[in-house]
Amino acid sequence: MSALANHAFAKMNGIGNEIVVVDMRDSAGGVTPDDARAVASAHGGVAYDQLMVLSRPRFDGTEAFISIYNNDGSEAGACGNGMRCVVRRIFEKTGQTAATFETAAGLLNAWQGPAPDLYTVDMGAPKFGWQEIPLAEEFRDTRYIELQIGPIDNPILHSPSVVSMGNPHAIFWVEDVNAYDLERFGPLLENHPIFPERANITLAHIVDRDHVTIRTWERGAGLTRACGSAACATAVAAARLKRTERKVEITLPGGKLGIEWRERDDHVLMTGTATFEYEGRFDPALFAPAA
Ligand SMILES: N[C@@H](CCC[C@H](N)C(=O)O)C(=O)O
Repeated sequence: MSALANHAFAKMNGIGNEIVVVDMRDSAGGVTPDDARAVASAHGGVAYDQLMVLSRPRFDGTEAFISIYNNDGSEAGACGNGMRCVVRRIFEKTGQTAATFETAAGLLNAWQGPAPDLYTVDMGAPKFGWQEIPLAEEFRDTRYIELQIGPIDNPILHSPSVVSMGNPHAIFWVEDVNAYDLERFGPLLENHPIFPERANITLAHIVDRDHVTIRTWERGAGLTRACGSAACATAVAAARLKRTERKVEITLPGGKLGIEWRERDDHVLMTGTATFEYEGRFDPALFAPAA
């Protein structure tokens, strides 16, 4: 039987990014990709974009090791909105205002502020090398890569910027983020052979030097109301192209995030709210083997 059977969870969201937080620091056993898919089941499950599973910390000074599952059962190295949800949950229980966590992408710091209802996550430094993102072939300049969909002489979307924020992102620069059928193009681009580990696909419109609007198709989760790491990736990619400042406000379908690509250490700071919805326990029937 799965370690998640009857286990407590919290349903939260990070400006509309659907998040389930499970604290397994006192539990034996772990979570498998099958468990993660079962939780997302339409029959008695909890609809989510990411499942954040907290396990016992592996290093002194860290609060937990966090595994991040997409609803298709795949694992992600980073989830900005999910981290704010975890942070809020822990801080409300312990009274802490700052903490360090470990994910597959490394250590990250988070704190409450700059206002009481806001949480800031240090998402680390972006990576731009084609092997780091990763891409399937060499591109010396990842500010724009050769990739397009639609007719060769009149592409619908083309020349994205690519960046890793602990997970792979492609950002297509457009005039109107709502003018494209992202549910149709998202899966094609997510699974394009140029992305050996698939990619999160974002449409971004630069409003001015301080404001950008985005919509994202998430790798392993689909269309979302918000993707924090995509907001970070977009801010970095826009600043790299010298089209925005290093500190911008990103508008997503679910709300706004403040992103700062800090000069002194190259780290990207993401600030936004986190919303608690309800608590529950997973129905053991979700994890029963198929008859
Ligand atoms: N919603 C997240 C990103 C989730 C991970 C992504 N789907 C992946 O597999 O890379 C965020 O807020 O950053």
